[in-house]
Amino acid sequence: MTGASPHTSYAVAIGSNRRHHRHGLPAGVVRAAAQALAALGTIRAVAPVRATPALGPAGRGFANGAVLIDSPLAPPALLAALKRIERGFGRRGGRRWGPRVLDLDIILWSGGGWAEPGLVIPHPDYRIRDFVLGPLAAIAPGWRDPLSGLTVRQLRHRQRRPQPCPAVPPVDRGRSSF
Ligand SMILES: Nc1ncnc2c1ncn2[C@@H]1O[C@H](COP(=O)(O)OP(=O)(O)OP(=O)(O)O)[C@@H](O)[C@H]1O
Ligand SMILES: Nc1nc2c(c(=O)[nH]1)N=C(CO)CN2
Repeated sequence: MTGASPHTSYAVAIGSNRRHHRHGLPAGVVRAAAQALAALGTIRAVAPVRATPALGPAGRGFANGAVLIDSPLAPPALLAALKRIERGFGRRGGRRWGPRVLDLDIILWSGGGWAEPGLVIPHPDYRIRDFVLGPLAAIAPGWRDPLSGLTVRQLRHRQRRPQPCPAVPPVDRGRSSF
């Protein structure tokens, strides 16, 4: 044992819905953030940036992306580093779900789950967010969610499927009288 930290893999989601004085439009912010993440480890894959309609009260539409990164940082250290990068892009507090120049979330970790105040992995809401699942499906379709056992691809298909109307009971074909 050399004492070096083992490298682990993370999926990190990137979002922006404000311009940046240097990086320009939100899509430019997302690309620049993906490059900034290289300071934290080895980038294995970068998803194409997508324009997505804002979910919630954030107003303007977003640019969203995602990267896979191998990093020696443990989850709390990675989160602290992501917050430093957000601040470096000019993010200052702001209300939850408000407009932001940069949002970096840890979505998945090769170590499985992590839960403490202020850090939950997998990210609690990613399974129902197409703006996360879309970019993630482009770079890690086979990554299995440790809670549900479903792959990212399966979660995305499930999330995009029209939901059955709960008021209409399913037809029981076996008992049909005609
Ligand atoms: N997996 C995670 N990745 C990033 N932040 C997390 C995670 N789990 C918990 N948090 C915490 O969530 C806090 C709020 O994050 P943030 O301000 O980015 O929320 P938000 O983007 O408005 O909403 P959401 O997290 O639902 O996308 C962060 O300060 C962080 O401590
Ligand atoms: N399309 C989209 N909508 C959002 C996003 C985001 O990244 N993309 N982030 C939010 C707060 O984290 C709230 N709403």
